[in-house]
Amino acid sequence: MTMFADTIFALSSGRPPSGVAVVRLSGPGAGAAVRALSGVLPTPRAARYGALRDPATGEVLDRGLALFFPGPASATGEDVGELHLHGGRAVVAAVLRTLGALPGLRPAGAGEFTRRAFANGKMDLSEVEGLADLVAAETEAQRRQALALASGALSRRIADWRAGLVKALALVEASIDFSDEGDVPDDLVAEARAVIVPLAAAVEVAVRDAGRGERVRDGITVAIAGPPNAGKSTLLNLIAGRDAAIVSPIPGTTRDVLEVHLELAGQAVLLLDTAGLRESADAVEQEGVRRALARAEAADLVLWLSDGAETPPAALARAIRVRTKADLGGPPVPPGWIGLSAHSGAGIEALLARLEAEAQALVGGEPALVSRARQRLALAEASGHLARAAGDFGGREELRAEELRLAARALDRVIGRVDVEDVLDALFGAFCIGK
Ligand SMILES: Nc1nc2c(ncn2[C@@H]2O[C@H](COP(=O)(O)OP(=O)(O)OP(=O)(O)O)[C@@H](O)[C@H]2O)c(=O)[nH]1
Ligand SMILES: [K+]
Ligand SMILES: [Mg+2]
Repeated sequence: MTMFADTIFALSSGRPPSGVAVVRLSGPGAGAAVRALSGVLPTPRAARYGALRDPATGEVLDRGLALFFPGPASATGEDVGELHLHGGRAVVAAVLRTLGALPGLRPAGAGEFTRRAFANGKMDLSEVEGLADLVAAETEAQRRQALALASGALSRRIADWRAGLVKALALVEASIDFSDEGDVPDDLVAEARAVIVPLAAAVEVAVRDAGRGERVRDGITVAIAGPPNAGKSTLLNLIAGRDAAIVSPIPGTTRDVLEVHLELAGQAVLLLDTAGLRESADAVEQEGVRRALARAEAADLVLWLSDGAETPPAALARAIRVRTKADLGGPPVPPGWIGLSAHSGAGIEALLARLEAEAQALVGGEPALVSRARQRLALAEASGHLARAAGDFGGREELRAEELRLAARALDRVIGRVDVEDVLDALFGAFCIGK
């Protein structure tokens, strides 16, 4: 348990004015501060309603709820206090000013409550990352995934894997000890490998599934591509429900890549409008075409639009093909293409249904264990050591033991037991004040 000498406080609810404002305190002086304002220390974990006063003047600042959570059974592990106020700007300002005047109290920095919870072993690094994602979650899929991470889904799995590793390591070390005595320790090694092989497979599955988790967290990228004047910008505006992109009958209207954030079937989506693909003598348009191709190739999904039957270049062969301007008649929609009129709206439901199905195939199902590059890289390292640890060392079992130790260290890094200092500052700095 890390003891911090100072007591921090902050407005933990949103920006005033709001219906209710919650001010949190954490540290050794939290109880005394709550008592100073509310007159008595509330019974632990029970809300007490009453006047909240400035102890210096006796003036009533507000009437509200006071709570006290004694450490270590609190959110941060320290003594924690909460004041639930009327969410007016002046009310909140008066209470914060009063708290700041008490000895040993100071305003909290960004993420400082969470940092104390982490320091006191209330949360591990992956749970802190889950909490950061939960606060930032905008879609249903992001909320589910972040809640699983914040609730320790990855931490528990790591603990299981680590237990298996420790068991395998004990077997390998025993085999090394026995071999010193001249015995052939084949069954011990076989027993260790029987633990290592399925463990290596399980970690590898989680690493492979990480792309799905990262897509849920960051959003799926969907690029609209096609020849000039196919109606790409018109479709982007239709899906976005606003005039985000310039539409005109002039081919080559769109030059830069335009990005629109939206939610599709509970998933975060970044929809890209791109320049029409064609040979051009205009240097600016050439650059637009280059960017269009690059972004479309890197996208998770591509919508290929054409008002004729132009087919996508080989690099975009996987695209969903859309025949636009169906209201103008023209030849029949080619097999496998979706017919669309952005003007009448015909075909848009089929197009969205197809997009949702493809998005679901990319990111759907139970929340992925891993949703950040940092977690994936540490896990991939563990996976590499485990794969090697499953191999044949020609009797040099100390090499197997070393791979197992390195795998354990990489697993520890996922949950922040080792080598965390560099990630901590960036992570806590991204939290809001009061969290
Ligand atoms: N009749 C009809 N016209 C359409 C439809 N969709 C787009 N258009 C028209 O087609 C022209 C080109 O539309 P844009 O959305 O600018 O096409 P674009 O693919 O973005 O074009 P560039 O950015 O120049 O590559 C505009 O005049 C649109 O009004 C449609 O469904 N039906
Ligand atoms: K155009
Ligand atoms: Mg356009």
